[in-house]
Amino acid sequence: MSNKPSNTTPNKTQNKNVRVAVINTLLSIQQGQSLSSLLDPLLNSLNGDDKGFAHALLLTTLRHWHATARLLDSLADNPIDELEVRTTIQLGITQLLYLNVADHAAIHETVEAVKHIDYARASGLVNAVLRKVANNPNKFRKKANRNHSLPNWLAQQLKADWREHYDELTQSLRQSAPMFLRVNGLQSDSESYLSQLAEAEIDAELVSLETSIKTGDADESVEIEQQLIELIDSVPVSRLPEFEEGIASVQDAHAQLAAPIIQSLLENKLANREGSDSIRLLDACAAPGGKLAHWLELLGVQESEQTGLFHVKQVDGEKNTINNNISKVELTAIDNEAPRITRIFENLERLQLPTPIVNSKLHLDIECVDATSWQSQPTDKDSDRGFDAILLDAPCTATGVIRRHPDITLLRTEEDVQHTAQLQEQILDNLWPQLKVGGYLLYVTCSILKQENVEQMQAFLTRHKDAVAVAFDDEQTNWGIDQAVGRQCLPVYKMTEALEPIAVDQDAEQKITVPVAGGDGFYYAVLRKVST
Ligand SMILES: C[S@@+](CC[C@H](N)C(=O)[O-])C[C@H]1O[C@@H](n2cnc3c(N)ncnc32)[C@H](O)[C@@H]1O
Repeated sequence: MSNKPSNTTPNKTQNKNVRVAVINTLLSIQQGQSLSSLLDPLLNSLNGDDKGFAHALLLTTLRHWHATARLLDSLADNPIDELEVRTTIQLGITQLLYLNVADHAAIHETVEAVKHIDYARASGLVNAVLRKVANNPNKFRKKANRNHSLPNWLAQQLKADWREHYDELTQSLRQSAPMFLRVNGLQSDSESYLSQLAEAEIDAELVSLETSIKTGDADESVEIEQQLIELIDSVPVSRLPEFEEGIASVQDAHAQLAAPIIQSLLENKLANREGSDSIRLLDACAAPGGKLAHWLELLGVQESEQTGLFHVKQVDGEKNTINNNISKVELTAIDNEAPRITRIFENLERLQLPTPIVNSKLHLDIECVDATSWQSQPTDKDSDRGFDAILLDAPCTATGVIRRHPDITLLRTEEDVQHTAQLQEQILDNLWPQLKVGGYLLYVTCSILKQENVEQMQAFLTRHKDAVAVAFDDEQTNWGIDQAVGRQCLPVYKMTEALEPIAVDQDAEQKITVPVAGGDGFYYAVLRKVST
């Protein structure tokens, strides 16, 4: 592609400080701070007109960071070591190659910015490199696009793990991700909300993710369908109808599979059992509560709790409660980061879901504890210690969400993968004995590295003879790639920017080789505990 994408049109009155502020943010990221901790302070420091440009400038620079760094190394006569200077030039190259900024403005304002950060002596160098790029943007864009924009260790690992999908995967990781919505089933449904979006002139479409899971009981299968909404273009949540009233949540497509999978397995287990004991559920690693909120929506828990806790959709579509089978639900959500737990409360409140309450039907408990050592204490004297179902959305390298958090490519190291895999192993080994025989553990990560996913599960099954992997039916599943254990979604689909090799076009079907919904790189595996 020869033209720059037109995804941002900066205002003429742009404040010079925008670039300086973005450079300072990029420097903080290189010192180890995360984009999510820096973005709001950055945007809050700018006036309205500058916010959009700063956001696009920062995110786009991060997305192409490693590619522009390599381009810079090939352009400079002598190695440029100073972080401040390199960062400024990469910011300038990004404007010239990937943003709709006039060349003269990109060069002039970036040279001014380097003076503002007290590197005036480098202004000649910044000017010279940027002019070289501006003189032949097509050539340099082609060069920068040819390869991935990842650190080499990560690219090598992805090649080892996903050789046949490597090119499309690494190119996709330089793109922005689509925006998906989950409609709160206690307030509305996807089709009705789609109409509300149309009224608000927001283009969107329905997406249906389907799967079938063999439960392990004879030939029994559980069918799961999650309907969600994909926006054609992302919009600020303030534009979404009734967002503040909790009618919908922004949640990645593949993240929306967790709650339906665990809830469907649970409903199946309850439908097949006798007696009316309490059931005990655990959301381990729950903050900021996206999947917990979804689970509560599916559980049908409302403040009034007049409607009962469990609904099972029958074949004719009517709802039938199986309340009689349950005297009480104890749902425990844990996480070890207090500030993130605060966000669970905020999220549940917006969705009008119960924050911790104890009443006759539900005990919802949210605790700040370490899942590697925590031991649950049942609140109900009658229940034994075990959980009926555990959702473990494990801490991971988050390599599957690089499109949304491109700073990951600057922050993550090879050693982090080892440490994270060890942490996952510790959490798994601590929680597993707390699952009842016959109970399910759903293991989820937003990583695309096999060490944290299928290999983690294979090692777990070797250590725990009372664990069996419950299979997804490949034929009945329209997301992810079948693995020896579990399924892996890869974040490939819909090229939205000017990267050459795999833009979605008439040939897209031939080019894309994995099942896609455009969602992030999630991994899912279901384990069932059996008696040994
Ligand atoms: C992938 S995030 C969970 C996202 C959440 N389930 C959701 O849907 O919003 C992983 C979480 O694990 C938590 N975590 C990391 N180490 C932990 C530990 N040792 N014990 C408990 N939680 C931990 C992190 O604080 C983080 O909130």
